[in-house]
Amino acid sequence: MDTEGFHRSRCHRRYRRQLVAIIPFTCKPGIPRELSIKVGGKGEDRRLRFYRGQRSSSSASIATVVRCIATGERKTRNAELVMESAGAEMVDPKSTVGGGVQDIYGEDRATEDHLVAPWGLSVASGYSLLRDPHHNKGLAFTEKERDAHYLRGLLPPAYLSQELQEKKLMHILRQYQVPLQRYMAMMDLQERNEKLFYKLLVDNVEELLPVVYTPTVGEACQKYGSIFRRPQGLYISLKDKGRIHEVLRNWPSKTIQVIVVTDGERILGLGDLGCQGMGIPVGKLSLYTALGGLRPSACLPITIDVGTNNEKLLNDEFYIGLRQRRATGQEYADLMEEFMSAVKQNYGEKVLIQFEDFANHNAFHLLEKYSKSHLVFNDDIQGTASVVLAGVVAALKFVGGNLADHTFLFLGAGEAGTGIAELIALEMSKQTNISVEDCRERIWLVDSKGLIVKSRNEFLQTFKKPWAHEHEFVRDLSDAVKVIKPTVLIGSSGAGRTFTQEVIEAMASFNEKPIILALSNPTSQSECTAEEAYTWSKGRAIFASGSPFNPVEYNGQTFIPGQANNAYIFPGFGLGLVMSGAIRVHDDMLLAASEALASQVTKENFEKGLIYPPFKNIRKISAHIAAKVAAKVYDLGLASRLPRPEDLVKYAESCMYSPAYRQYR
Ligand SMILES: NC(=O)C1=CN([C@@H]2O[C@H](COP(=O)(O)OP(=O)(O)OC[C@H]3O[C@@H](n4cnc5c(N)ncnc54)[C@H](OP(=O)(O)O)[C@@H]3O)[C@@H](O)[C@H]2O)C=CC1
Ligand SMILES: CC(=O)C(=O)O
Ligand SMILES: [Mg+2]
Repeated sequence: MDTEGFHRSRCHRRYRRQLVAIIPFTCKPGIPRELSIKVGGKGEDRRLRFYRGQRSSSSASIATVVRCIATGERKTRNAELVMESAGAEMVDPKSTVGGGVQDIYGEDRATEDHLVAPWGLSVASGYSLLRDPHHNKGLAFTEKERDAHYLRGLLPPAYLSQELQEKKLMHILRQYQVPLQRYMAMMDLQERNEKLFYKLLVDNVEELLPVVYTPTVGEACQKYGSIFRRPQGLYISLKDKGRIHEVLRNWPSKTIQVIVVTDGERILGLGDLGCQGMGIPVGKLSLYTALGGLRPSACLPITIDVGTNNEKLLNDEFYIGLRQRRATGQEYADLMEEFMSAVKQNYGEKVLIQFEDFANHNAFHLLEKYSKSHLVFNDDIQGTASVVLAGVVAALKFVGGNLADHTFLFLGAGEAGTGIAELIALEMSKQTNISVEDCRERIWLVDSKGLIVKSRNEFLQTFKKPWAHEHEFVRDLSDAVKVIKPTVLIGSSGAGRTFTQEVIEAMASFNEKPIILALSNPTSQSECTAEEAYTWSKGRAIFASGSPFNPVEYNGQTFIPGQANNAYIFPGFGLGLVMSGAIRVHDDMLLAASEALASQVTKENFEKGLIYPPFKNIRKISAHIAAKVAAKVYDLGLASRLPRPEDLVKYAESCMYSPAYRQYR
């Protein structure tokens, strides 16, 4: 094929794409790599300059260069190629150095202290396609695709549809007895074949949610250093101060819609896991795609590493993060400020930044500060509030009474506890026209020191002060339960087994149907188990927990415990923001999401003991949540995507990513 023919061919288009992908690895930022090419017999010398992450204007010539590099040719009928720049020379294709394998990277001939360029020159021969997780289909490539994409011989002859691949993988996963093995198998799949990973997750959501999310993700984060294989997500550490913008540019996808970011200081109820908290943004974003339908390439998991105060990790030889104690004060604030500005600069106003598992001494402040300038959402404060309010409202539909007729007691007065309390007070105020301040009087919180009361005011953190009521101080939860007599008891302490038999029996002694929510994650930190809640309340508790529990048999009746987890809310909530082009988050959007979720709970669900709809319908639920949230965004004048679609549910569904394989040309 001559050069012209090559330019017109499909191969040219593929080679060109491939080179654009290669450039980021081969050029230093701002430093061009030059390739000279002599085209045709006229000896016309054309120099191509490639900058990091940029396309050359002369794509036609790129195609020729790439073909030559790929085939090892220095000369073709129409082109003579000269590569300039250290570490990127052409090699003799007949060279036997490096075990007889052609070493176009120059690595095999370099001594150990000789710097080599990390070339990744594998022109779309088909081999790279099989190793590209976004496009790989494994044995589901058709005969036609195998021909068109140079896959002949690289795959065994059999064809396996995506459905059959799914069946096979589910069978393998079910054979692993250890949850962490399932987690690792799922992460490997995500790295190998993204569409199949999401197909499994979407079709088997109830079975696989506990694998990629709580509780197993908690164990994965604790052992992240040991199980670490290929990096996922983007790591930004104190070492990157002054160049976070540049670090963000290293991420391959440029069209980001949602970022989930953590600094690893409060990973579930497991405390400070430093850089190993990365499992959380990775897991949350996989739910954004599977449950909310956001494209995987639009999702960016980030861990900000400012050190860790976890001694065990600091002394762990496999720890993957900075080996220093946490930066605080101005140093921390400066890094976060640089990060937030760089995100806006790189991805614009409308990228959603979800703060996840920050410790409360940073979380409230970051949310307050950046909600004025960015599209930010704190899942632990706001998402949890929305999901718990939905569960309570759904329960009250069947138990009776309005929010204002009930008394709430929380164990745990941090992000989750005060976030939920505030949203309940807001909704109660809207329902009754009573001021939010007065509504707060019906809500009580206990922290690690005891009941939050006025006499403690001087020493309380700011976010606890609104909950300091006039009352005598009570030290223990069980005593607080006995004097406050709550109808709803909510655990948000991160402290496992704190809802003792005495506490639950007390709840059951003055409530026909005590509502008991043990929100803390993972399972080891749950305030009580489902079995304890049902048994100690003699089958009368309405129970839900943050991490899943199996159904419980009590007195010949089967109770199915629901999962009160923000995973019900954030994927649909995020989709609603993205599809309307929201520029700010508003509390009314959280209320809208909550209402949408509560409206999905049926009498049939409730009769089984559920105050949330089953997760297996989550995509439909998310579409409803997204539609309600987007409607609120439009109503509040905070939408930038106009005109407003007529049917928002349909529109939300049409925006959702499908994990089905595509046919390739
Ligand atoms: N199900 C879900 O969707 C969600 C669940 N969670 C879970 O909730 C838990 C708490 O998260 P978050 O609010 O962000 O954490 P925070 O650290 O912000 O708050 C924890 C609160 O619990 C209190 N506390 C800790 N130990 C005890 C104890 N033994 N007795 C009484 N109170 C105690 C703390 O008291 P003090 O202030 O005195 O230190 C603090 O008020 C975590 O396990 C997390 O996994 C969080 C978000 C969503
Ligand atoms: C679910 C969640 O966000 C948490 O436990 O932190
Ligand atoms: Mg969280």
